[in-house]
Amino acid sequence: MTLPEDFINYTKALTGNELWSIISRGLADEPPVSIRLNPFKCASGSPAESLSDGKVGWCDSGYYLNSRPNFTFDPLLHAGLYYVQEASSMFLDRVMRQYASDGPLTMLDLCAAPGGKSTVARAALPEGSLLVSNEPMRTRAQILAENMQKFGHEDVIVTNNYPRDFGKSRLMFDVILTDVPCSGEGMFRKDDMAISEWSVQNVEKCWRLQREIVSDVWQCLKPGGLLIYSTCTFNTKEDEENIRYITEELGAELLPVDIDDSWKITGSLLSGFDKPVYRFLPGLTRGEGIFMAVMRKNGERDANDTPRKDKKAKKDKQRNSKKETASCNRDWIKDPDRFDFVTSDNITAAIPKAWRDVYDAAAKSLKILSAGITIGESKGKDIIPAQALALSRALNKDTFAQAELNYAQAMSFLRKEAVTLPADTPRGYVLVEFNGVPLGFEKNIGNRANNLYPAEWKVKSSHVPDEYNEIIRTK
Ligand SMILES: C[S@@+](CC[C@H](N)C(=O)[O-])C[C@H]1O[C@@H](n2cnc3c(N)ncnc32)[C@H](O)[C@@H]1O
Repeated sequence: MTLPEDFINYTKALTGNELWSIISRGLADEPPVSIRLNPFKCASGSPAESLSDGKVGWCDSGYYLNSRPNFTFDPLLHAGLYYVQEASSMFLDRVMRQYASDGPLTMLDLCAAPGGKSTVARAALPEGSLLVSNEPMRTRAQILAENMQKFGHEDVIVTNNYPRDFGKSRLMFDVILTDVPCSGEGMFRKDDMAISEWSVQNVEKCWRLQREIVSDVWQCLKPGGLLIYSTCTFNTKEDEENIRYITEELGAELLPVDIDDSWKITGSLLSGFDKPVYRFLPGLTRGEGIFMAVMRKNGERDANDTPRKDKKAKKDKQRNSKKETASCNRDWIKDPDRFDFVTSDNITAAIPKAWRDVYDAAAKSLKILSAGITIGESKGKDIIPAQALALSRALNKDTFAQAELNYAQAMSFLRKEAVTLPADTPRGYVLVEFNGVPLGFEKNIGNRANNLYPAEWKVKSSHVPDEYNEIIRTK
């Protein structure tokens, strides 16, 4: 790996020779491999023994692996039982369990694709909380929606907007995460593009854009609310100097996070700025290079700032009278009374009643890609169950016929090939599973079955291993 000369000089000047030699050695090493289990689908799971290489210190559901298996060939990855994520990014879990554990809360993850930190956040948020997961770039937003559907938690809205759109939406959040686009120095060993695109001019461009992003969304953070700012870069312009701008110009206080010395997380590199900020350096910390800081916005939290039951009950009544719930099998999900069933363009979604007001406000001014649980699409009298339903933790499995697939069949299903079901499988929609875990739906029409796996999600690899290589154990 050849690092840009300007980057070396700049970083060496910041860190000093000793730390720089650790970082440069770290950047030349193989990156550690890690995964995070989905607590809603795999609470008592663990990595396969042959791969296991210890736990990530700052995240209970994070594990290191001793090598990089071919994740694409594991049906359980596609079913959302775990997420492949570099370990440093899992520090968000630590931050949220310390500062965002009292709920319910509303949270916005503003720059969220492909969804790694959104899935950390969704796992850490108190039950009943809502996560709005946003990405402005259209194609990346689709990938985000896919990953959030695989994660399978119903209290999520995925949007495709720029930060200024949130400013106009008048939505307010208790927690905002800005994992801003950056010059990517911390990803050099994983991503050659980050090296080729790095330049002093790009660092300048990045810190300005990052300030603009935070400023645009600042009005959406409630007084007393939490801003979590992160980058995957080392330089102080995009890190400490932006934090100084946010605290001094926008009005926020930096908060310390409890850390363990053995994790070797370092602090501020900016002289004269001795504040609690957290930097993960390759070669020192076991993960990629990231920077994170946690701030509380000035002002008091409004103690009455919870949804008012009386107002909500009245609205529920009005909505029910509109017969919104018409065309859908409510019993496809568990506890259907918790949800409003909303149909738009023939697609029905179950929206948790608890945050229906936020959904309505968001629908007026934002581009929503998915919200709650997408239940299915009506075609004539038929309702085709959605992939998101198959992967939702709220799926009521017992309302569908089920068929267990072997490994070869499961991979064929994920490649959107025809998979023949056992002769005694009932006709109609069938939930197909691997190791008892839902993968999606087929429509069994007797002599054959139509594979309903989304074409955009299909596994493209032409080669598939003959044997299943277990990456995680589910129990
Ligand atoms: C560091 S990545 C986010 C990674 C993500 N949080 C995760 O953990 O998977 C930054 C994201 O910001 C998005 N982005 C680019 N320009 C943006 C802008 N003007 N406002 C907000 N986000 C932007 C990028 O497309 C990218 O997906």
